[in-house]
Amino acid sequence: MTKAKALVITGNGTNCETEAAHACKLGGFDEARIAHIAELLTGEVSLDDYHFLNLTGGFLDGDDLGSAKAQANRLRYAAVEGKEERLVDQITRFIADGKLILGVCNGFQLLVKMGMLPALSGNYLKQTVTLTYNASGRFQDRWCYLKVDPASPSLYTRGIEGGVYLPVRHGEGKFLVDDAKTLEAIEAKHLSCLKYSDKNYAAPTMEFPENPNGSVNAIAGVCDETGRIMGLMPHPEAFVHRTQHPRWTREELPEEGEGLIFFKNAAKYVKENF
Ligand SMILES: NC(=O)CC[C@H](N)C(=O)O
Repeated sequence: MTKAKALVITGNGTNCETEAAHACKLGGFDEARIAHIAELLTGEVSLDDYHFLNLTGGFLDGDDLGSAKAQANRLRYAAVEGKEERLVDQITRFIADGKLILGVCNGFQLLVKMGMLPALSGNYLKQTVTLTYNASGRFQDRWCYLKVDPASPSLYTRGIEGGVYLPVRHGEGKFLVDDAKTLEAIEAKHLSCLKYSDKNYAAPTMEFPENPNGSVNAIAGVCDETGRIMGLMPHPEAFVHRTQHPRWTREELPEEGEGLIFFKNAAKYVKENF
């Protein structure tokens, strides 16, 4: 059987790479390599050797120019040393090869600013949505209830009943679209796979603090039409064990944290398809 291999990119200000790699291993990946972005740009590490790309949270370039904006330009335009290609060519090949990308928080901001999400009609290099300053004007660090759309093509949320409870920690998490048509298409195709909701996962909400940032239609996470590329503001890698839950000493909880399913689903998909 193929060895399921995950790659986690670090450098320029990411701060969740260790947790993301740990979550990949716990979820069933045989290997989870943390690579500095410079290793990709010098050609020492190639995306071609991996199945699952993790773009993690942090403060890329200190959020200068807007969160993840500078890194989005770097990934789109930088050449790979000694090769006749740019890094973005490796990324688009990675997608065409049927592989998986998960962007969490700063990684989600990076994917949307590169144009890789929601990638309507398979156009992975056209930005149509953004993530900007929270409506509160402040950094939000809290736990949120996230309703899952069971009709979404996202492979990461498969098997989740109702929703998941995960932490958010961001200053720029408000999801916005360029025009009404984009939002219509996202909703019609069920790409808005995660929405901030009440604690019973009954309905999406625009109420603060359940919706921590004022995202349009309460959108917390989106995927592309293949379901293999997903980005979300909450951190699934930060809840893989019950002791990470804010009330773990007072509530009866299962051993496994609710975020692990994202990584288990990714590993399962890789093992079944490669
Ligand atoms: N936790 C994160 O990845 C934060 C992302 C970004 N720096 C923000 O504050 O919005």
